[in-house]
Amino acid sequence: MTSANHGIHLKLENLRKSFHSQEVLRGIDLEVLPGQFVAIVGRSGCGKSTLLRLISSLVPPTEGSVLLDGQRSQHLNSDVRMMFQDSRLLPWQRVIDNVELGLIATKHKSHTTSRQKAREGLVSVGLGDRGKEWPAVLSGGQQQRVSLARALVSEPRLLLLDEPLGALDALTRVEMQSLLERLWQEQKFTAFLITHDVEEAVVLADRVVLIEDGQIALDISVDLPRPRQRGNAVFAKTVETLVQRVLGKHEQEWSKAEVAQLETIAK
Ligand SMILES: Nc1ncnc2c1ncn2[C@@H]1O[C@H](COP(=O)(O)OP(=O)(O)OP(=O)(O)O)[C@@H](O)[C@H]1O
Repeated sequence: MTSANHGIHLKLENLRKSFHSQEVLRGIDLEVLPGQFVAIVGRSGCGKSTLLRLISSLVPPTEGSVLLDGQRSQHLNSDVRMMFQDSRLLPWQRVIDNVELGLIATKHKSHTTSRQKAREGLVSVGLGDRGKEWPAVLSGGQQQRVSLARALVSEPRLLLLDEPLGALDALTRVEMQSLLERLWQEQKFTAFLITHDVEEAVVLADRVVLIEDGQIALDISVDLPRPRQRGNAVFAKTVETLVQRVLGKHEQEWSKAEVAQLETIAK
């Protein structure tokens, strides 16, 4: 499952979303370059998943637009794949068949080709020998690996990740972060990750975007070399400072020195 395809260019313009009288997103402007890895963080209920659903066209915006390579997106796009906190594997289909489902509605029409692609996908997530098994006999982490293989088997240009590692234990989570980073580097898709875990955001992302009160409150670049070292002092300081920011220390409460420190740490 290697490919030289490039990531999608994603642009959000004045994106607004209300549910009845509740205004959840209040004018999001964001540009993500092809192949960039962006992480979205923010308090529970701030609208992160809603943003992801708008990008995937699962729900329409109240106002504004989602542009994929400059084209307004209004329907599910076959270059876009999603991964969720639960694996959403079909329990009555074997592991290999679940991966192959990711090729439905793609150019891989022949069963032989799509079977081979699915096999390669399983190998790429370290489960090359588990294809004939049922999803239920796999651990939670292994099921998420299958889910990742299914999402990537069609070589998407944009991968939307809605807390995909949120239910995993700490060690499995770290392993999955490495796997995700490796596959992103190999396949060069654009990655858009929603996470509650600020450390995960700093491990994986080129940029960390904080949503607060339905708007972008912070958008910082993380220019640390990869793979990121958790023991590194700059890494630890970046995480700590971001955690404090997410927890709601608003900018007006920050001293000029603290704001300057956050900006220099993260750039
Ligand atoms: N289909 C819907 N109908 C009505 N309200 C909705 C709908 N989807 C989301 N909301 C509301 O929008 C707000 C934001 O929800 P969303 O799931 O996007 O937040 P989130 O930041 O992803 O939260 P969490 O981190 O807890 O998953 C919530 O108040 C939620 O109740």
